[in-house]
Amino acid sequence: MTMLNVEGLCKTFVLHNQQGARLPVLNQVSLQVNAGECVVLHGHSGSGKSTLLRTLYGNYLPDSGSINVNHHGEQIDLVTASARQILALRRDTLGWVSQFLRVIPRISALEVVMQPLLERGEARDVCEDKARELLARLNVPQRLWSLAPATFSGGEQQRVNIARGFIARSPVLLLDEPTASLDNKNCAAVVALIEEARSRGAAIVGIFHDREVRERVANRLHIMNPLVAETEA
Ligand SMILES: Nc1ncnc2c1ncn2[C@@H]1O[C@H](COP(=O)(O)OP(=O)(O)OP(=O)(O)O)[C@@H](O)[C@H]1O
Repeated sequence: MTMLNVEGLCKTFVLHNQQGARLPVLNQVSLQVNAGECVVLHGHSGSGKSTLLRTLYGNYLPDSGSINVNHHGEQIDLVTASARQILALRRDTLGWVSQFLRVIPRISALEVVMQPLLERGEARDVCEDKARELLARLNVPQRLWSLAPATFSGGEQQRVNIARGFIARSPVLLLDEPTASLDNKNCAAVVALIEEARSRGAAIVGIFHDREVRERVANRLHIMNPLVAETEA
């Protein structure tokens, strides 16, 4: 079953504060991801991997093209969707793990992790149990769970972020380098979460710079177009 169907996506950044310089980044990107499949975006630095991933989450509006997401069996085009539809998509269908945790003062790690599941209306004790299980699997020390992650180390914050991204078991998962800068043990824990998500039928798109991780999780690579960025006034 196709969960994500991207067709003819184009995106040019226009730098208004730099004489309107134009930076074409995505040129006619098409991509299909089925349930249970992990597609890894592959290309040199600056080839537009993060831009594509952010566009697939609706953070950037493309200049043209469509991004159809299977949302409860209905196709919704993220490019033309209303704000309300985008929020519903993100709540129920589209999960996202960014590289960095957005830290909110005074909100504990446990709360941060539980949030996506609470938003779906799950009972609080169920959410809390799942959050505890994930934090333990990701080796976040228990003494930190009730503290706000602002003072956590980079790796600890990253693992809180990963737990938050996986707790809702989203049907479509977008992963922006979730294993970057993790040690071997934690990297293996994240790879195991990705493999489990794939087996339960999640459609995954990710960026993984580590070759070993990439080879382990990828069903196939999506090679970014070697688009030579032209800057013109
Ligand atoms: N918000 C933005 N505004 C303007 N230009 C941007 C923006 N985001 C990215 N770019 C430009 O788009 C190009 C692609 O960047 P992107 O971060 O998508 O590449 P990448 O393939 O993810 O690179 P890396 O592997 O180094 O993380 C770069 O030339 C970058 O300067």
